[in-house]
This record gives sequence, C-alpha cells and structure tokens, in this order.
Amino acid sequence: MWELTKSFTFEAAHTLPITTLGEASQEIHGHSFRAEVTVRGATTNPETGMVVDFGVLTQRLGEVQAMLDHKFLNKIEAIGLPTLENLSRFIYERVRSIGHVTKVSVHRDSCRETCTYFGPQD
Ligand SMILES: Nc1nc2c(c(=O)[nH]1)N=C([C@H](O)[C@H](O)COP(=O)(O)OP(=O)(O)OP(=O)(O)O)CN2
Ligand SMILES: [Zn+2]
Repeated sequence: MWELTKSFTFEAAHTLPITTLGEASQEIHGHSFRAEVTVRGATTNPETGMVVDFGVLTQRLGEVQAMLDHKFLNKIEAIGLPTLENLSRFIYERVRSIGHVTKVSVHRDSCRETCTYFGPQD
C-alpha cells in the first residue's frame, strides 16, 4: 500500500459573516493557504512503477489552483461559505477522479489551522 501526497499554495480573499472571532473576519481580507492531496494505491503499474504519475497530480492540482489563486472565495458559488471545511471539500470534488483520493487537507499556516476532508460518509 502506498500513499502519494502533492501540495499547492494559493492566496485568496474572503469574508466570513458568521464567526466568533469578530469584526476582523467579517471584513474582506486575505490569507495564504496550502492544500495537500493524498492518493492511495495498493498496486503500481508494472510499466511505470507508479501508483499514479505525479505529473497527473501536477496537472490537476494546477487546474484547481488556478480556480482559487488570487480569487475572492465568496464569489465561487460551488464553495459555499469559504471555511476550511468547504474549501477542502471543493478541492476533493475536483481531484477525486485522479484515483483513490483518501484526503484533502487545507492549511492556513498564519493561523496555525488545518482542516482535513476524507470524503463523504458512506
Ligand atoms: N470550523 C471553522 N471555524 C472557523 C473557520 C473555519 O474555516 N472553520 N475560520 C475562521 C476564520 O476565518 C479563521 O480563524 C481566520 O481568522 P481571520 O480573522 O480571518 O484571520 P486572522 O486575522 O486570525 O489571521 P491572519 O492570517 O494572521 O490575518 C474562524 N472559525
Ligand atoms: Zn479569514
């Protein structure tokens, strides 16, 4: 069994109307985010020796990064309210076809906050 992980970063703005942190979160402001996508495999392709080519991850994660980088997250309807929970699910749904994606983590390092999505409950 193997797990491969690839990450990307993005800078984005948001506003969160409902938080206990007060007015600062309600104003439009920006964060640096770091997302990690993990893919699991029990076998490798005998021709390539790979579970999944990191080139495939690079391509798909680049597409998702372009959707998020330098964007106002509240304007992206598919995210919903731009919490770490909704961001990690948004990314998961856009990378899941790569293979057996076991988790997507989104880190907001300046706040020392991380949220990990493991996919929908069965
Ligand atoms: N369950 C969750 N709770 C909260 C989330 C979340 O995504 N999921 N998010 C927030 C805030 O957005 C988050 O804590 C950041 O706070 P914010 O005021 O935006 O940023 P800071 O000023 O603290 O951070 P700097 O990057 O240092 O400016 C709250 N709860
Ligand atoms: Zn914020």
